Amino acid sequence: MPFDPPGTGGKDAARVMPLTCSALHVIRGGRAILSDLSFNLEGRGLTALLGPNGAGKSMLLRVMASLVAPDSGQVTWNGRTPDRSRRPRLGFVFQKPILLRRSAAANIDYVLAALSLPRAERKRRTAEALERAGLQHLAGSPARVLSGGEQQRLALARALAAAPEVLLLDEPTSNLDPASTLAIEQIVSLARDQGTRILLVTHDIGQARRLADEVAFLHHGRLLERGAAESFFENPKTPAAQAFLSGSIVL
Ligand SMILES: Nc1ncnc2c1ncn2[C@@H]1O[C@H](COP(=O)(O)OP(=O)(O)OP(=O)(O)O)[C@@H](O)[C@H]1O
Repeated sequence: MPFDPPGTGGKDAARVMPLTCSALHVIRGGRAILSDLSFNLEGRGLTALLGPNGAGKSMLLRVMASLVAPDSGQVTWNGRTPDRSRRPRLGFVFQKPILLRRSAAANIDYVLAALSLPRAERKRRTAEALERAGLQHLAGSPARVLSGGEQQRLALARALAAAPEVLLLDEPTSNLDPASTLAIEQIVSLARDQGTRILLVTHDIGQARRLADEVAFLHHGRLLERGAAESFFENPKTPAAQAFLSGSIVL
């Protein structure tokens, strides 16, 4: 697959292929984790996926990334089922960064090598990714000695170095202090502005307000609301979303 970094402008919006989930059902232990869930991602911007603990947010991300197969329903990428030969350019950053036991730079180089990029291009892209994450001074350090915030910045830089069309972020700042959270938010904002389509799971309502263009609200494995962020926060339509935003127990 040729390397094709995201750029800016309307032309790029058209390049982002729609990722569509249709009528997903995921059953575990006889219980519906996702229930008749249809959801799509296309165009530009950042969608915050909100909902109480256990709503099914992480499961939805895993199904979208083909890490979990749904019991029924399907995920398509530009109308086709993703397979090995037509892997979508999709990045995933988890709550706890999953890094290789090698240097920070080598962690990034690893994903670029998997894209079959020439060595010189990999070197340039790795330096650029480390700089974007403010980690250039730690390029040669083993990833495991980095602080939690640095590790998460590295995980994000590594995901972005592969120029994903869609970036899935599962509570990327839940273990981080405010300064590290801000650093991650700045990187995420820049990626969004440069055309990466982002789906962010977060329990940090302030973060969702700062970053989201739109909000999707999940409850008991169902998509209850989806709309512009401002109208969701000012005027949530369902009782469950109202309770969630007011900090009440959501039934
Ligand atoms: N492999 C599994 N087997 C059984 N139950 C599972 C499995 N994976 C997830 N679940 C259950 O599915 C529900 C949804 O989990 P999920 O992690 O998607 O929720 P979430 O919305 O991301 O929650 P949180 O905000 O707490 O991270 C939970 O009740 C969880 O216990």
